[in-house]
Amino acid sequence: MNDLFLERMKRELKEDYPAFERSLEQPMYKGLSYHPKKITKEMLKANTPLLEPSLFYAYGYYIDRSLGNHPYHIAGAFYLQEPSASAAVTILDVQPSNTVLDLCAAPGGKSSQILSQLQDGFLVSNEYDGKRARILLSNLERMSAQNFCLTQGDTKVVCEELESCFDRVLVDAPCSGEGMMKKHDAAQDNWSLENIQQCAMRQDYILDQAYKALKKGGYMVYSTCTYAREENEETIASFLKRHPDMQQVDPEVSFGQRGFDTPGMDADKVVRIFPMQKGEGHFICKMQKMQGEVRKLPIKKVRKKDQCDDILQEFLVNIPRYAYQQDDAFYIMDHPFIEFKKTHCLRQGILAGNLVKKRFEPAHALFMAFSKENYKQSVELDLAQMDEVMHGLQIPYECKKGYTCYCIDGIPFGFGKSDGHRINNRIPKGLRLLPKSHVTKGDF
Ligand SMILES: C[S@@+](CC[C@H](N)C(=O)[O-])C[C@H]1O[C@@H](n2cnc3c(N)ncnc32)[C@H](O)[C@@H]1O
Repeated sequence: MNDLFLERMKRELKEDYPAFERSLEQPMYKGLSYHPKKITKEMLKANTPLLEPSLFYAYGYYIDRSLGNHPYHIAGAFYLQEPSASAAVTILDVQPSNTVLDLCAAPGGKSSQILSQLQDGFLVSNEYDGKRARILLSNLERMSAQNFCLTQGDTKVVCEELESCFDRVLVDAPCSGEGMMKKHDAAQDNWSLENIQQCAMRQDYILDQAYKALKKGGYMVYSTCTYAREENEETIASFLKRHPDMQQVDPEVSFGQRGFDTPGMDADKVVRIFPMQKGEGHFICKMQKMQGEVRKLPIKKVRKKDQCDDILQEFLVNIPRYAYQQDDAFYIMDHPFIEFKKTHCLRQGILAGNLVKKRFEPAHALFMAFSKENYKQSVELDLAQMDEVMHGLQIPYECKKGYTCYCIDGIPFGFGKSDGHRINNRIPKGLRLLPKSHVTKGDF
């Protein structure tokens, strides 16, 4: 570890420093956050090697091994997430009908948590980096995202276009990542005071944009996975100075510890998590906007497409209320579509499928989005059959002809097309497992 980094930590942590130094030799904490609408706690516990419940999130557990090939991970019933990273959404306190903006969203751990708490609300997930935005989309599809859109670009564009529209804004800012140094050698190599200063300037800019998107009365949560005071308490102090109508709010949680005393902000109203508190490291501050306007999301005027309904009747019991066609692709959701004029929107709602040579080809996302009961035809696979399917193989299976949703323990994870005796596989190539890796519930 960088000597200057350690010296700074010693200065900040004082008597807590020896415990912090010891923690640098320990393995990273691992965790998962499950989707309570897709799986019950009892089912998860019975089939997954879990350690104790997370201290930071009601739907989280500590784990001690990687569970990327666990069937419930493939089916989007849980997301692998460093435990303290889930704390920001606990503090965001999303309500079922909220409009939520997750401004720095990839790879999608916090957006997944938010989605699992929304009902008739709406999530806008934004990501600056194009490649990371595509990973985010794949993760959100896996986690059954429905009432959402994914935008890509500078935070300024989306925040100005959707000014004063959000009840909740999450700024999980790009940072110097000191809490991730154990995991990424790159974070250690890149550590420098200059990088911390550059990150702090970028955070100021992003927070100023986030402020615009927030409604009067709405809450913003700012979080980082770094320990540097310049990117945390000092960023908050200068933000509060620039925006006197923003007020710090008590996070009302029992985990973590108070912040570092800093002029211009209340260190009792922020949460810091260090490895001594059983997470790798997070800083979280909650604020409320006391002035300003309240606007509604701009709605796209789309005619409900009868053609789409006719097509979807073959697959779904209940068809979402809104449909939108762009070129040959059909999108559906239960929330009206948003009208964007400037923001680059990569996805809105569920991709139902595409017209290919005038025939409708359903999309993988359609068979990830709903619970089993909403598919006209589904088949229950065992672990060995799921393994075959995830390697791109066809499986023998006696069932009705046509498109069929695959399920594992009742949770949908993709689809195939049956000829009555065999199901021809439609798991997308990019999601299949490599020959040497296998679907496994793990030894426990
Ligand atoms: C800490 S990560 C977000 C992690 C995410 N919230 C999650 O829970 O999975 C910060 C994200 O901000 C993005 N980012 C980088 N530069 C940015 C900028 N100038 N404006 C907005 N976001 C940026 C990064 O690409 C990165 O995906």
